[in-house]
Amino acid sequence: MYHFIINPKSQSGKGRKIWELIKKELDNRKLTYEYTITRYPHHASEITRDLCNNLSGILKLIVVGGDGTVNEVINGITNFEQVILGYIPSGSSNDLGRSLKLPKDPLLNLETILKPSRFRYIDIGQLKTAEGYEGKFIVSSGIGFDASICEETFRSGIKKFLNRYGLGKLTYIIIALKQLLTCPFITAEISVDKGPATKYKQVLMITSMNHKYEGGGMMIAPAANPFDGKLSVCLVHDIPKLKTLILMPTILFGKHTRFQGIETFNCKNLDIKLHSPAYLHSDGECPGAFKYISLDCISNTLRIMI
Ligand SMILES: Nc1ncnc2c1ncn2[C@@H]1O[C@H](COP(=O)(O)OP(=O)(O)OP(=O)(O)O)[C@@H](O)[C@H]1O
Repeated sequence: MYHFIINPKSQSGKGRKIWELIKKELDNRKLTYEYTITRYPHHASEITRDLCNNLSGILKLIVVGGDGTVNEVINGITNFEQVILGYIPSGSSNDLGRSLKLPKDPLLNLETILKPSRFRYIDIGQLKTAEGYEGKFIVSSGIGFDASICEETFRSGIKKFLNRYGLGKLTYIIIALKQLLTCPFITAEISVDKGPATKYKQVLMITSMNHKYEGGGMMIAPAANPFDGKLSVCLVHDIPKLKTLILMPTILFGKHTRFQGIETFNCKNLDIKLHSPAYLHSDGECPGAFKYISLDCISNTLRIMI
């Protein structure tokens, strides 16, 4: 049995249109399925939790939404060994779909889900803060600059407005430029894989990537691999903001990593102590500002149909 979870509001209503297309196809083929349409933020987590708590066999869960909806779903899964995930991207960023090289055509994607060539286990990230926030992420979790962009995007409502005109990606560019000017540098002590902490005084961002892309196609971590049991960290520090602005286009192609002040490394665990709270994002959703953050890669956790 397939259960579809649909976020009708993803990409300002595109989710609903894609679902109508898929539903028609499922009905034409006389396939048996169930579905739930989300009605409010975090509803996808509640739906998933309810489904998991009433399971007798394997649940084939198909998400129609953006990265934020997948994030809610993985945070609702209580028994990973009984769930197989399918994903039909309908969001504005679609970084997960891009990284997994999923077909852009939803019907083609549905075809793969109905007849998957394989099931693969992928890694997911786990984050905990000393302030009490806990969550899982599938694409990335960042602290500082990228999280401030997410926070402002969510608060301003500009994404919703621009999505209406098919200009969702422009949102990130406009807000990124503003945040680059206004977002403060952070002082951070970072310990990798439980090793000794290193202090950095002028940190712009610390981003832990499970997949290569975030922010709608920015190749933050060209070396990220969701099957290797590791997070790929991009640490940007001690770079003048003007230089960062000049370097920004190189992120599109993952060429930023060759410049001084941009460190990338892979690890299983990252412990971060900040001298003042900074915004954190988890798959583009911003739960708040924190000072003590711990990130882990949980390897081979989620079975997906690709
Ligand atoms: N019925 C609903 N009404 C309003 N908001 C909803 C509803 N269902 C889900 N949401 C919220 O919509 C937000 C955005 O969803 P999602 O991330 O899937 O789409 P997106 O932002 O267009 O895509 P992406 O994350 O790929 O940029 C999520 O924070 C989710 O909580």
